[in-house]
Amino acid sequence: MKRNSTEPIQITEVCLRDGSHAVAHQFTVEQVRAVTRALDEAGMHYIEVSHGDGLGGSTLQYGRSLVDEMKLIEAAVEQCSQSRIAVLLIPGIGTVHELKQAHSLGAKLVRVATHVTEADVSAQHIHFARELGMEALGFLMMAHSAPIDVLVEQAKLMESYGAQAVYVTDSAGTLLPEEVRARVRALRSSLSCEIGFHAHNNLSLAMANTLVAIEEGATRIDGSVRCLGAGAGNTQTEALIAVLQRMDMHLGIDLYKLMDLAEEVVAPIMHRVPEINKGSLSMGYAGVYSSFLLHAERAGKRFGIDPRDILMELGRRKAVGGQEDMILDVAASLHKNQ
Ligand SMILES: C[C@H](O)CC(=O)C(=O)O
Ligand SMILES: [Mn+2]
Repeated sequence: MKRNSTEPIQITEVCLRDGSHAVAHQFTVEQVRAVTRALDEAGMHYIEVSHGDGLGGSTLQYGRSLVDEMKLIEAAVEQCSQSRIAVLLIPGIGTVHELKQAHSLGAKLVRVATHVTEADVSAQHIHFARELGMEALGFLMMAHSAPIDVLVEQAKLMESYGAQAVYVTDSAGTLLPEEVRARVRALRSSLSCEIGFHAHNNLSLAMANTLVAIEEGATRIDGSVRCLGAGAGNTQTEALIAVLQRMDMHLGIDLYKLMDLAEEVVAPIMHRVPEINKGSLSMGYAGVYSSFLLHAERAGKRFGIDPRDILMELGRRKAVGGQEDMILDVAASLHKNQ
């Protein structure tokens, strides 16, 4: 592959954060320890640990965590001799208070995540992280839902606040390869900082889209071991490492160790296998935030509605992250109109 960047590729493993959605935020300290230890031994660059909705996400609205995420972050940091621990923060859900605490426990990087049109709310958190000496990256969620010129304008804002990379985040797993290409290319030509890419596999395009993003110059790449992420999961990390090695890109991550971790450590802790099924496929098709899946299934059960109808309606209403309460509203109104 001819890459449009000479910067090294850095992988962020997200199974302990995005995968938190898939286990209804029920990770235990022992599970986080075991996964982090194995990832560190494999040479993973960054390991993200937080509630699925980022720091401070443990609420009735988003789902209560079994264990306080600060305990999980602390446990993960203790296991690392080479990997760096990252956290996710959505301004308004998490605050600088939680960020300071995560930093004091040893988190080295924060991804400040906003809806693709709301980058302005990230200024305070990016500035604060940089003052703490953390790496601070911007994460533009639901990147399919804004025109490319808006994505570029919003990414430039994050860069102006001090973000060292900005991600195209395909939260709904709905982008097609050429749509990823156009987005990463536009950011590459307008920004000086690194570009990242985060995929969801709802349309079975996570790997293809990730390769296109890398080709266009994205250097911060996300994956989840065994696809442990929201919806149908993310780009499968161990498969990505194998594919990149086949392309002669060697990132210093041990493939055998990742394979062992996937089968022996991650598979046994999965409550359900993230797969392309009617729920996740509907999200990819309708452009719905992947973390809505379990909420829509629960609402469907409660109101006797097919979760696909709820997801399609959420897509029509262009629901964004943070509007989890709308899932119940939609289910209730579909029930009423039955
Ligand atoms: C809070 C979301 O789960 C962040 C993310 O991983 C995405 O938008 O995708
Ligand atoms: Mn995600």
